[in-house]
Formats: sequence, C-alpha cells, structure tokens
Amino acid sequence: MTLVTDVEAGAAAGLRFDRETLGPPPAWPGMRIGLLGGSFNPPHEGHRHIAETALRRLGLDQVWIVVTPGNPIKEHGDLAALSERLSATQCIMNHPRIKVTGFEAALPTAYTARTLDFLHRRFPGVHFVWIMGGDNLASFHRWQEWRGIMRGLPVAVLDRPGFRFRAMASPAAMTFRRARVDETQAGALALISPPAWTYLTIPLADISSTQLRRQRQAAGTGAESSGD
Ligand SMILES: Nc1ncnc2c1ncn2[C@@H]1O[C@H](COP(=O)(O)OP(=O)(O)OP(=O)(O)O)[C@@H](O)[C@H]1O
Ligand SMILES: O=C(O)c1ccc[n+]([C@@H]2O[C@H](COP(=O)([O-])O)[C@@H](O)[C@H]2O)c1
Repeated sequence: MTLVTDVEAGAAAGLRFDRETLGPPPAWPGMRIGLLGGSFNPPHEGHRHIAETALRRLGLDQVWIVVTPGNPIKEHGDLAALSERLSATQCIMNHPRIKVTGFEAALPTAYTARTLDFLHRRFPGVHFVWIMGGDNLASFHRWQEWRGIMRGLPVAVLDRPGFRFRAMASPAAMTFRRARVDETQAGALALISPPAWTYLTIPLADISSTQLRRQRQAAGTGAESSGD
C-alpha cells in the first residue's frame, strides 16, 4: 500500500486534512490550534488524556492530531499501516474539537520542522502550539532543526511518568530555560511570541504504545506490521 493510498483511505474514513481536503475555512485566522504529532502505534488513553488536557489548559479552539507516516528517527519495523493507525486514533479521540489528520504523509518529508513550515504557510494567522509528552522534550535535541522549531512556535510539554526530571534537565530545556512560561500562564501560551514553552504537571497516565504492542504480541493478537 502506498502512502497516497493510505491518505486516501483516511479521507474515505471521513478523516480530514489529506491532500485533497486540506483547505482553511475563512474563520481560521486567529484560532488557537494545538498540534499533537505521533506514531499512535497503537493509540491509547494517554494520547486522549494529553489531547483533552492541552485543549483545556492551553485554551485551544482545536487540537489536530498529526499521525506521522513514520517518525523520522525511529525504526519502522513494527509500524502498522497509516490507515489503520488513523482509524484507531479517530476511535480513541472521538471528540468534536480534536481532529485526526494524516496529511503529513502527503508532504515530501515527515520532519516536524518541515510540517510546521507547511502549516504556517497554509494557515497564515493561525496560532499553532506544538504539544508533546515529557519523553519527547528529553530527546528533543535529536530532532532536525529543534532550535528552529522552538523559535518558530510555542511548545507545551505534558508530564509523563518517569520523564519529568530527564525532560527538565534536557539540552532543549537548558538551552531555552529563559523562554519557559510558568504553567499558571499556560492559557495564554498560544499568543506568546516564541521561543516560549511550558511544562504542564497533569494527572499521570502510565501507558504507552510499546506496552500495548507487547501485550498484543503476548496475547497473539498483534496486527501484522506493514512497515509503511
Ligand atoms: N502516557 C503518556 N503521557 C504523556 N504523554 C504521552 C503519553 N503517551 C504518549 N505521549 C505523547 O504523545 C505523543 C505521541 O506518542 P507516541 O505515539 O509515540 O506514543 P508512545 O506511547 O510514546 O509510543 P511508543 O511506546 O511506541 O514510543 C508524544 O508526544 C508522546 O510524548
Ligand atoms: O523532526 C524530527 O526530527 C522528529 C524526530 C522525532 C520525532 N518527531 C515527531 O515527534 C512526534 C512524536 O513522535 P513519536 O514517534 O514519539 O510519537 C511525531 O510527530 C514525530 O514525527 C520528529
């Protein structure tokens, strides 16, 4: 199955923002949109928890879930097909203001810096915020153009069991320590000029896709890997 076919499958399932349907309603400039990128292999309650928490605590109009065709720095050997991950993520989220998208598969690369360039060009005037778990802040300095990402839009980091101290001591947190916004001000983060990031302490969700894949394998119900 090609990437484009996967995107079309997403569109057929009613999922938005594929190459054909990506188009801004005129009311979008000025809106506050959170972007939660991920593999969602498979999606789980922790993803819904952080998407809903970010929506509320950051005062966002919407959260767009950006399901990656493949994390550019992870092995893809056990990665389920994009269409499967899109459908499962839609089922888990099931929220009118949380939109599940597969548009990244139609871009030339899956690097987040490029995805953000695309979104800023495509949706001028929208206040985007990048959302991620504490594990990703801990390794953020390995991402392509991570400093540019931090300087390009506000970033909200949501607490994850076992990662708080590693995240706060990370090269990214240290480099941008003066740009940290106290979480009591998180409701205004989307409107603050970057670099600006906050760390949200939240009820912890001790769950991961890795755990779920292991459980499924142990139960003999793991989906076949497609390696898309
Ligand atoms: N339990 C959780 N608490 C907080 N953030 C989370 C949690 N699970 C995932 N995230 C965040 O959601 C985004 C997407 O995560 P991803 O799809 O990689 O899930 P994962 O559970 O981390 O997967 P894996 O175990 O395969 O690495 C990332 O920013 C990640 O940090
Ligand atoms: O751009 C990069 O270099 C980069 C490196 C690692 C992860 N990302 C993005 O981070 C998001 C979370 O990825 P994951 O696999 O941890 O769910 C997802 O949108 C990835 O594309 C991006």
